[in-house]
Order: sequence, then C-alpha cells, then structure tokens
Amino acid sequence: MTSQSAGPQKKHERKRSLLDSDKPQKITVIVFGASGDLAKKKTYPALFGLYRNGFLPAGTQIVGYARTKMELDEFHKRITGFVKLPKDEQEAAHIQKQLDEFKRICHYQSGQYDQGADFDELNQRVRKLEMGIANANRVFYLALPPSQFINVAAQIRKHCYAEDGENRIIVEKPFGKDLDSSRELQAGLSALFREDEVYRIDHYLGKEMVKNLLILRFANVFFGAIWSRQYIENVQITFKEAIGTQGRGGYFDEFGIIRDVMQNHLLQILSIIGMERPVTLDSEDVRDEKVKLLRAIRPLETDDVVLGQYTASADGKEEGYLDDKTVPKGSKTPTYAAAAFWINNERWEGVPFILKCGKALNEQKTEIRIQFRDVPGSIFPGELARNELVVRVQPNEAVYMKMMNKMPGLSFDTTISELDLSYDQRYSDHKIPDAYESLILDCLRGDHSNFVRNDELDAAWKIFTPLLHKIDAGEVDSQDYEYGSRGPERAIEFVRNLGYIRHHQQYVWNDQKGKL
Ligand SMILES: NC(=O)C1=CN([C@@H]2O[C@H](COP(=O)(O)OP(=O)(O)OC[C@H]3O[C@@H](n4cnc5c(N)ncnc54)[C@H](OP(=O)(O)O)[C@@H]3O)[C@@H](O)[C@H]2O)C=CC1
Ligand SMILES: O=C1O[C@H](COP(=O)(O)O)[C@@H](O)[C@H](O)[C@H]1O
Repeated sequence: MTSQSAGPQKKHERKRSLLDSDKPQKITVIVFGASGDLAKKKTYPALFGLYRNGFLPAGTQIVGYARTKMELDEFHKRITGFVKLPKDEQEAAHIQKQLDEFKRICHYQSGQYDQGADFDELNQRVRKLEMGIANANRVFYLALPPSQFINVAAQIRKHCYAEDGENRIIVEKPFGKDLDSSRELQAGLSALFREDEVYRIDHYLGKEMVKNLLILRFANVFFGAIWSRQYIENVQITFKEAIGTQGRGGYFDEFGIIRDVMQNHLLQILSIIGMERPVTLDSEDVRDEKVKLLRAIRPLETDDVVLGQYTASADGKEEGYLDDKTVPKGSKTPTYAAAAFWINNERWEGVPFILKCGKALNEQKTEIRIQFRDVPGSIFPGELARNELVVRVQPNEAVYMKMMNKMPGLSFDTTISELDLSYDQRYSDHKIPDAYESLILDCLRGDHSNFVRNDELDAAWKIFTPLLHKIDAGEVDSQDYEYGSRGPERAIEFVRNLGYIRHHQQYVWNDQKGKL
C-alpha cells in the first residue's frame, strides 16, 4: 500500500501553503545574487523543475537581482545553461519548449545591495508584475554570501516587504562561523522577519534519502525495535568528494571542511538518525526532537577529531590544496575531518556517531552506515560479520542491509550477503527530485520541517565552537593526505579504534545480480 500525502500534517496556524488549489495565489520569487554560481547551478534549475511540473501557480513571476549589469538575453542564457536535457530527442524538444516559456517569467534587474533607491525600484517592478493584486505573496531567495545577508534583509524589509500578502525569506548556509557570529546573524534576521517567515536552507535536508530517514525509522517496526545502544555498535555518516576546491579555495579557506559540511549537512543527518520519535510530523514537533538530541551531544574535544589537508596527487596531475591560487599561502585549513560524537542519553550512551568528510578523496559518496553488535554466543564456526544497515544518499540511492546468509549448496557455510533496495532497479520509473526543488516546494507549502530552526542552529554551534576556536588558533594537529586517497592514515585508525570492524575481505558485491 502506498500512503500519499502532500507533506506533514498541519498544526500551526502560521503554516500556510501558497499552493492551495481552491485559493489561487499570486507569487513573486525574488532571487538576490541572481548572477552567481548557486543561482545558475541550483536555484533557477530548481525553479524550472517546479515550473515544468506544474508546482508554480499560474501567474508566478521570478525576478533576479544582482549588482552585475546584464542584458536579459545573457541572463536567460546563464540561468538555463545548467538545466539538463534528456537524451531522448522528443522529450528534449518538449523540455526546451517549456524552458522557453519559463524564460518569459524570468526577469532581471541590476542594483546595489545597500542602496534603498535600487530596492525601491525593485519594489516598483515587482508591484507591476503583481498587477495590482493586493495580497500577493513574495518569496525572497538570498543566494548571497553571508556578509550580505543582514544588509539585504534590512533593505527588503524596508522597501520590498509585502504588507498584505505573505513574505518568506530563504537564506543559505553558512549561518555564521561560530556560536557568537551565528547569534549575531540570528538577532539581525529576527529583528526584521518573524521566525515563521525564515527558511534556512540546508540542502541535505532536501535530499531524497535524507527525507526517507523519518520513514525508515518510524514507519518500520523492525528498525524501531533495534534502534538503540542495545543493538547498535557504531554509526558512520560519510561525505566524500573526489574533487578539490577547484578555484573556490578563497571561500573554502575561510570556513574549512567542518563549517562547510560537518556542522550542517552531516549533523542534520545525525540528528534525524538519533532523535526520538516526534509527536506528529508537524515541523515544530520534528524540530523539537532534533534540538533535544543536539543538546544531548557533548561539545567536541581535540581528541574527538582527526584533521587533514590534501596534497598533490602522486602523478602530479591534481594539485594540492595549497597549490590552489585562491588559497592563502601556508593555510592550515582542514579539507578533511573525522569526528566522534557522543550522545548523552538513554538510547545512545556509549555509541559513537562518527562523522567523516573530505575533499579530494578516492570517490564521491555520501552514506550512512549503521553497524550492529556482534551476535552474542555464536554457534557458528569462525567469525560472523556484523550486520550493517547502509543508506546511500548519493550517488545511486540505495538502502541495503548486510547480513549473514547460508552459502547456497550442500555445505553449511555462512556468507555475507545483502537485502538490497537499489533505487535504480526498484524505482526505475521515478525521477528523484533535486534537493533544491524539493525545498523550494516545501517553502511554498509553508512547511518548515526540512529547514533549520534558530535554536537548532544554536545547539549545533555549541557542539563545534570550542573545537573550531582551537583549530583556528592552530592548536589542533592535522595530517596531510594525498589527492585521491582515502584520507589521512590516522583517520582509518581512528574509526577502527572507535569500534568499527570492516569485514570487506569476506564480502563480494555483484551489482549485475547473478553470480557471486
Ligand atoms: N544496493 C547497492 O547498490 C549495494 C552496493 N553495494 C556495493 O558493494 C560495495 C561494498 O559495499 P560495503 O561493504 O557496504 O562498503 P565498502 O566496502 O565500500 O565500505 C565499507 C566500509 O569500509 C570502509 N573502507 C573502505 N575501504 C577501506 C579501506 N581500504 N580501509 C579501511 N576502511 C575502508 C568504508 O569507509 P569509507 O566510507 O571511508 O570509504 C566503509 O565505511 C560498495 O561498492 C557498495 O556500494 C553493496 C550492497 C548493495
Ligand atoms: O554545501 C556544500 O555542499 C557541496 C556538496 O553538495 P552535494 O549536494 O553536491 O553533495 C559541497 O561541495 C560544498 O563544498 C558545500 O559548501
């Protein structure tokens, strides 16, 4: 049986969908930083995805705003360049036609981020597009560097805020660099917008497999029953990229891998895996549980982490982090981190949650690996491999359970096998939506479940801030690792010492489905 719903059930008065079909809504989306990388690679392709799948109400208009002066044609080329067309010619032609229609609702205006007069002009433009509809709604998408957040939010509030309709403001990470700067940002933002108007994007919360975690955990009795220290030995959440900073070193160096990926994307995943069952699926109930979990994690100490920075590949084809011209000379910024998180509660005491992330590694993947305890009092000869539940977030979404099985035949030998839910086979007819598409849709629906609440952010920064200050002061050791390797040697040992046992030698995966 498939249970269908438009999203979590409604409870709070403030949660108002702009997509109710019985009450047609007028929406204008205003994208700040429209000339930038994020806008062209993620925001506009996601908006197009929503447009072509009929999720944007008729009459929706999208206005791009940035400092760069640009002709509309050039802007259109820029924002549609990253939309992928399918191989099938007929289908590609159909999407191309939709793309041409989409361009008609995409406008562009250049202006400064600190000039009231430019925002007044923007407001006039938006009003014109709203065609006099009094309660038209506005979604402000800030695809901007954090240094501009408050500046722009203040101008919006003063010059572009819709007095009669709904206002929603979407902000991108990083939300600060530590607890103090995050609080400063929060204070700035909350003086201008109500918390229910703010949507802090962590795009990992929009990924299909991350959204699936709630269902895996709370809609399956067998997972619910074994989800605790009684059966789970350790949890690993891994993010690997096979590319380095690639000219983005200037931005990256200011933050480092912990602030870039671990404090947000990986910690969000951890909180969903670790939290208690929310009372309902209402966004506030879900976020209440995440905050409770985060508050039970003790702040990281130096011994809880292993850091690394990548060097050039052995063949010299790939440059090291310090060879990137945009990286300051002699920078100590970590491009790899592994850290153990300890949750001080009844469910998780003693179970390490190991978060690992790095750039320029041997492969690209994000996965969650839950390793279960040894079978007590085994009656079988030899070592039994531990069960593992693996949720592969990307690429090739999958959920698989590694388990012991009888080797088919006349012997009574055991072998490691898997219960395999590979999405490309099980759901071959389904398109997995892009995370941004899914999150912008949630925002239009008024659903905050997959956005970060301010107290959640506070709790997250409390875990990291003391350690980050030590790293910034150069007080934490870091080990070099080669571009394309598995990361610093020390990290492998670190994971082993935390109790993870790898049974790889005994395991062969055959994705051709057939012979082993
Ligand atoms: N449905 C599907 O698509 C399925 C696919 N498979 C595939 O089978 C293969 C094996 O799967 P699985 O056993 O789950 O995963 P792997 O053997 O790839 O990894 C298991 C764990 O061992 C670590 N590891 C990998 N190499 C080393 C090393 N040299 N030294 C120390 N630790 C290491 C990994 O860490 P790290 O994350 O840091 O690399 C990971 O935590 C994978 O390619 C997997 O994708 C298996 C089952 C189902
Ligand atoms: O937020 C970020 O995420 C990307 C990785 O996102 P993905 O969806 O491609 O996995 C990462 O490359 C970037 O450094 C970081 O800022």
